Amino acid sequence: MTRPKVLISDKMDPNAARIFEERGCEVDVITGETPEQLKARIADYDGLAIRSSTKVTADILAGADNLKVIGRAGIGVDNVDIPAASSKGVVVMNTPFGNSITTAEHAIAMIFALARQIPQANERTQKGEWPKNDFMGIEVTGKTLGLIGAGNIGSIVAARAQGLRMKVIAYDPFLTPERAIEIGVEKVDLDTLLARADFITLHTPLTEETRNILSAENIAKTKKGVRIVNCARGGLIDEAALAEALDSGHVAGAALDVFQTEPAKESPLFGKPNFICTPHLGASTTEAQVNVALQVAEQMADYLVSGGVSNALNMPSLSAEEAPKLRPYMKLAENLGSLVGQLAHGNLTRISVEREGAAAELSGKPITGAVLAGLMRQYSDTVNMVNAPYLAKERGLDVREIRHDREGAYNTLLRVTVGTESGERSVAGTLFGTDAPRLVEIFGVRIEAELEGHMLYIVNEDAPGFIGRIGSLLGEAGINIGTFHLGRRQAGGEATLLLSVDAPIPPELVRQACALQGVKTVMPLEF
Ligand SMILES: NC(=O)C1=CN([C@@H]2O[C@H](COP(=O)(O)OP(=O)(O)OC[C@H]3O[C@@H](n4cnc5c(N)ncnc54)[C@H](O)[C@@H]3O)[C@@H](O)[C@H]2O)C=CC1
Ligand SMILES: O=C(O)CCC(=O)C(=O)O
Repeated sequence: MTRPKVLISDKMDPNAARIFEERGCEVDVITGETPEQLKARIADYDGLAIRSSTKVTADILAGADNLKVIGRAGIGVDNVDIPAASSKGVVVMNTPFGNSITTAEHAIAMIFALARQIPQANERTQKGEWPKNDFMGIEVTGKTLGLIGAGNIGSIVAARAQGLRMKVIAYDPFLTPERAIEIGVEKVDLDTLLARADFITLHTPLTEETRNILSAENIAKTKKGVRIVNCARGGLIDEAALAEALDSGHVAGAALDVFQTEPAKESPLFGKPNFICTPHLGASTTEAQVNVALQVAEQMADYLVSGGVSNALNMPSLSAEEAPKLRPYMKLAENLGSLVGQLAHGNLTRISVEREGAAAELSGKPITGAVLAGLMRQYSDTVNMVNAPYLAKERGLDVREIRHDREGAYNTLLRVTVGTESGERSVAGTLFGTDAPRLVEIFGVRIEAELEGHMLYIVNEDAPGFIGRIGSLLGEAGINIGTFHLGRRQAGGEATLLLSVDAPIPPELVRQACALQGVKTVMPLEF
């Protein structure tokens, strides 16, 4: 088996490369390349491990024909074009917890640095000025800290700030009242936070809702003398408006670890006496970098080697333990999707994927993803279980997942039903033993078959002589029949025939089969 190839394209703790190698991947560490260089190289790799410097754009992804996974050793994935990765079928993962404590500690360090103007005092003291009378600080004890965003990092900041005897209030529309009580913060609306906080610290991702959340208008609503910290993402604050508010003295101090444009080589904030900053160092501790490097390499290797998915942003999680159990179902699901896709005529408007028996115990999302991949493979060669749900959504396909508790005739069963303008059509399959996928029903007719290679589906009048006629037709064309499966609802009605053959059936032969006496449908199939 060829080893998956991984490229580490940003500076990362060496533990990442070690883990990739131990887990059977080939790994190259090539950092500091231009986008053009990365684009020229990326086609060789199955995995790309990054921090924040590498920008994974749609342009780079266009050439990433073997890429299966992008792993971000860190939290924010705003340097990855996730929609482009999804439509290319590339899983994007991050490491949501490995650097949270470190980043929360950086925010706390910024709060202290602002309260006591430590960087400014340090600079002047080292110049030999001994400016003892110029730096009157404030205590943080008893002050109100306003958290904008109370997720992983925000809640750690809250805990540390409570230890410092600060009163913590939080604005986060997704924070439940129960969670607010659990982390000991008062949940407030944004205007209340702006009006009450002595310190404001930001801990949200950058989204359309959070962009410029500290706009000129909102900065004007803050308490006079507020101090502002941003260790989350540049773009959350209007930097020009903040510079004005620092000049006017409305904002007493600001500390930024992140900037709207990075690397920030210039800024309206630079040089202001009440402004301090760090160059996106929030996650830069030995501990955090070891954590995220180990975690990203473990997660990516899991996916590349055994199909386990954790912390993916564009597909559901799947544990490395569950992945091998799911594998035969994925094959079955993909084949059933492909079968209905090839057989159902007309415009598909809806699809349901039902799981029964042992299949009902497994995660539904990957199975549905595999059905959709099989279904849509006719329209696109690059479709897989990652991008199939997105493509289905783009096409307006209504996708349902149904899990049955009932005991059926089979220990385990998947049923795929598609809706077209001419009605519903359904196929079903099971596993023989633990891992042999088998079709068991096709459009209401019981028929057992392995879906593999070149096949021919025929519906004909159930009358004597037909099998001989089709056998002769194929034999005369030099096409060998591998397997032969028959099913019917009742004698004398319609019979369904599913043949596997050793070569593709040419269109002319399909036409000749259609012309045989009693034939209603002939469809060549490929699996
Ligand atoms: N400076 C650095 O080096 C680092 C920065 N970060 C950044 O810190 C930020 C927070 O990270 P985590 O706490 O791990 O994320 P998280 O996802 O655990 O928490 C984010 C919180 O923001 C809240 N939120 C979302 N939209 C909001 C809105 N419109 N208004 C208020 N709250 C909103 C969410 O409900 C969530 O609770 C991310 O942007 C991440 O990229 C993370 C690590 C290092
Ligand atoms: O990798 C880094 O240094 C940046 C970390 C970061 O911003 C994140 O994890 O969101």
